[in-house]
Amino acid sequence: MKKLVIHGGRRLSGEVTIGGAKNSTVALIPAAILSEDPVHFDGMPDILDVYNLQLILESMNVSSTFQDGQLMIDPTQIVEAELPSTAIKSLRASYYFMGSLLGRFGRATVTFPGGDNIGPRPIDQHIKGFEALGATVTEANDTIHIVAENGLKGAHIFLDMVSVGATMNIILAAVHAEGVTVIENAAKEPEIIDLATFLNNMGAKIRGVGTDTIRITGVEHLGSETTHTTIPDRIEAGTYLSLAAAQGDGVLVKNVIPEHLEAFISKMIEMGVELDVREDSIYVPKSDKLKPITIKTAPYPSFATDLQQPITPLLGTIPGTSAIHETIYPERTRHVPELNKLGMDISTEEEGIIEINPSHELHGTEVAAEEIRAGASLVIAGLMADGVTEVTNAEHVLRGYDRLIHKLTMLNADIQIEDDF
Ligand SMILES: CC(=O)N[C@H]1[C@@H](OP(=O)(O)OP(=O)(O)OC[C@H]2O[C@@H](n3ccc(=O)[nH]c3=O)[C@H](O)[C@@H]2O)O[C@H](CO)[C@@H](O)[C@@H]1O
Ligand SMILES: C=C(OP(=O)(O)O)C(=O)O
Repeated sequence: MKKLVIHGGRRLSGEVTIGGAKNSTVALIPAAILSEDPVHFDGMPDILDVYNLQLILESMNVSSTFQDGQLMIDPTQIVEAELPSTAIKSLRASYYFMGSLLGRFGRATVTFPGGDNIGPRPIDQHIKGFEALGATVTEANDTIHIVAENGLKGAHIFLDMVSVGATMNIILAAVHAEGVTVIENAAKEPEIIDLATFLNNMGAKIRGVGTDTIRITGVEHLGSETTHTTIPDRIEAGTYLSLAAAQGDGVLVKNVIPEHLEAFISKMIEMGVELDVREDSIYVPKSDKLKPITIKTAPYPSFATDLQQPITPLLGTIPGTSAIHETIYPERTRHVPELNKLGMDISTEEEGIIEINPSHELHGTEVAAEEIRAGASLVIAGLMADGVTEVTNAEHVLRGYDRLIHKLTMLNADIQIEDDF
């Protein structure tokens, strides 16, 4: 295991460039096995999730190389194989191999995915989608078997709740299904548009992404020699915007699509951060005299659940009580006791309601990153705190934050990574 060691209290300034979106990347890599040609990606983030997905590809005889954001995947020699359960368990999004293997071979056997503990994360809507397409799904020994004996047939699927994963998984399975599949109440996240753009450029017929009705007309072949550039990570961007407002003396966050962050940006402006939103970057000046706000997380385009923890240390600098209503994962509060150890004053008396009171002084201590965004909030609080903060379980953070140490160091932070025995 690794830990992050932060000597906090330094003011941050300069520029940071956002990497490719983790939540696109982790769908694009499984999607690559649907191609009949080698696939090239650009702007891929250097995160642990990518390396674990490469291990899963390798087990299927799919070779890949990854350097400087360029990822090449060659699925031309793919074979059906048992997938490595340690890698599958290391991230949530390994469940996209259910959809892509089903699309490619008409069957898939995948261990239940792992990933961060942020409360219950059922996949009933994914399964409902596969079944609607004509597959039989059975579960045994922590493994899901999905078989479409008579091939996949287009279907009309109404999702009971808006799910990013189910929307993407159904798209992956349906691109080769016979006929038309319609997904109603689909998720509208930008990462879904990114996945559909990649697949459409290979010959898929996916229409309506970004709205709540997606229509997929099955095609027989997918493949292309063009390079797909991943969209910037809006959650990483929001994390640096929060950090800059809390501890910065002027930070320019580059490679951002501001339209993907509208709910987040409007909340920052509402609290009084004088953001300068440019075409593909956002400047955050030194911020003071901020006002408390209330936030409600909900599916895109509303405020993202993945940004509620990163914004929390900033809310603690404001005189007055701010509140977050976490509607997607009401139990996603594992950062709260750890932030309180650093001196924050946060309460969660009612499930799903997080109240942040002003914290007077933060002091470094040892805290544990229980999940990726909890870890991000601890890194931000550690950079604000006096003294030394050690964030253990750093893998949770590194699985989704591109070149974290380098980027923070360039902003004048004092942060190292060490082995934690
Ligand atoms: C790899 C990836 O993209 N991860 C993101 C994705 O996760 P993920 O795709 O797993 O999250 P979903 O959008 O599916 O989940 C949304 C809500 O629906 C519920 N649900 C979902 C599927 C299902 O079959 N049954 C069910 O009840 C979930 O418990 C949750 O309450 O969206 C989440 C919500 O924006 C983000 O926090 C994650 O960062
Ligand atoms: C919960 C998250 O990711 P995952 O779905 O990969 O666990 C996240 O990115 O905040």
